[in-house]
Amino acid sequence: MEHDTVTGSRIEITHLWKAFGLSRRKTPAEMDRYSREPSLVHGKKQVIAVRDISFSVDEGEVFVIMGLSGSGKSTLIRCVLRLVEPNAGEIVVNGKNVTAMDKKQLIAFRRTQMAMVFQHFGLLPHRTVLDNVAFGLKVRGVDKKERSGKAADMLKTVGLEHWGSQYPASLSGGMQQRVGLARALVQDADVLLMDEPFSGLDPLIRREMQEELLRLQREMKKTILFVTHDLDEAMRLGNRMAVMGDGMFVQIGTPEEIVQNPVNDYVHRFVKNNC
Ligand SMILES: Nc1ncnc2c1ncn2[C@@H]1O[C@H](COP(=O)(O)OP(=O)(O)OP(=O)(O)O)[C@@H](O)[C@H]1O
Repeated sequence: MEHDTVTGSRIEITHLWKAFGLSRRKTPAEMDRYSREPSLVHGKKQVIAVRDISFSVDEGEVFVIMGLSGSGKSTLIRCVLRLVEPNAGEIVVNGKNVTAMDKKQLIAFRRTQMAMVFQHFGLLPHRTVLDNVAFGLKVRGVDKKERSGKAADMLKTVGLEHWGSQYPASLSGGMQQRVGLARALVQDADVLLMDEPFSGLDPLIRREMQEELLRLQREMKKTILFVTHDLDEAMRLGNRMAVMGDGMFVQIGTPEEIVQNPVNDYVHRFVKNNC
């Protein structure tokens, strides 16, 4: 199960499918046939959120997934951690086949190899900022002194060294987002999954957070899968990006390539409306 990657990619996804309302595991070919069934085509309960997506993200790359609301971005990024179970396809992260892991392996893998930042910070309200940042390390069994030290260092890195003893509610949205970022970074995972982490922040703070992420990325060289519906953000952060529509990747390329040569009307409208 744990084969090595030969490509140097940190994340490799092949023929990934997710249909809500369908719990069974199928082959990609079966999913393809299933997706053509008249009951689905004519819109019944099942929603095919991810349709036959394949791509890889290289070590140290920021790969942005962009698309309109409902195009399947969150479902896709959640599939990588198996927070949503895909119906078909393979996910390989750091050379490990995530799709083949049992529950125990998956829990260990999530704790050590990947970290995720969500739009809603998900901070624990009754724990201090320092404890929030240290929490992931606690779950991994790191002793108290070491985790407090690492959490304090990371708070300094994100500019919140004086806020460790406060509770999340006393911080602004932007500061809470920094805590969320620190909590993900302190875990020292090579792969970072970020689902609209800066939406909901006011534009100036958002810009600041983007700069902060780029700065940290220069130092830490994480492999980042980043979901946004904002072209400006995608252009600023992404080495490459994919535009998603109706569960599929409509176009993959560098942000410049996509803006200069949109492959169809959907991408064209997307790019135009976001400019
Ligand atoms: N738990 C669920 N059960 C059923 N359908 C779902 C579920 N989660 C998402 N969907 C559907 O799957 C499709 C893709 O949703 P998803 O949230 O992945 O899109 P998105 O691009 O992330 O949208 P947004 O930008 O609004 O977050 C949508 O049609 C959505 O209604």
